[in-house]
Amino acid sequence: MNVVLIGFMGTGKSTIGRGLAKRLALTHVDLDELIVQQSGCSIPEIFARSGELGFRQRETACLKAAMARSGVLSTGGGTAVQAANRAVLMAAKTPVVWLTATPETVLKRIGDDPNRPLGRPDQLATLLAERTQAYQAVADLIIHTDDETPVTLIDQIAFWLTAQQQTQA
Ligand SMILES: Nc1ncnc2c1ncn2[C@@H]1O[C@H](COP(=O)(O)OP(=O)(O)OP(=O)(O)O)[C@@H](O)[C@H]1O
Ligand SMILES: O=C(O)C1=C[C@@H](O)[C@@H](O)[C@H](O)C1
Ligand SMILES: [Mg+2]
Repeated sequence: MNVVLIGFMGTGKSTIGRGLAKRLALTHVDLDELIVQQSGCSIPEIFARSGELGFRQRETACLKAAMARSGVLSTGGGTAVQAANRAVLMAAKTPVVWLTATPETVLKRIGDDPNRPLGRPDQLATLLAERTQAYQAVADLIIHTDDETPVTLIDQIAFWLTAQQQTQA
């Protein structure tokens, strides 16, 4: 992968990843979509049939497959929380961008979405606080999304990636 987006549910990883890939003329891979494709069933169905553990096993397998490809990878909200997945990300030496948002923003954006089994409104703030350190541990760039439009966020990340490439050239 050329760049990986991590962060909590509703921070915009899928939205920004899709737009960033278009901007950079790269392929976009959405890890949640890849898991659904490979499993042949929806995320809530995977959680119902195989539990969170079953979902996490599929997520790690798909992450490894995705990291072997080029493009922009939008991870799921829990991907970087798993130590095994953080090891995969660090080994790849791909730039990792952490998208952040407050629990209030997340709630406004995702509401009570049945497609996010861990996105219960009354649990969002606690879950976000528990996960923050894990995201931070692998982040090369932190982008606060609360008051920015997707287009502005794509501009910021594209600018940073170009500067990174120039430093390395
Ligand atoms: N910067 C933004 N400003 C306003 N709305 C946004 C912004 N980014 C994303 N959204 C909206 O928030 C919702 C969730 O975005 P998205 O699905 O991209 O989040 P995500 O990080 O991929 O979540 P998940 O971890 O559950 O996959 C969408 O309706 C999207 O249009
Ligand atoms: O935050 C999480 O743990 C999740 C977020 C979604 O992207 C999906 O990966 C799934 O619903 C789990
Ligand atoms: Mg997403």
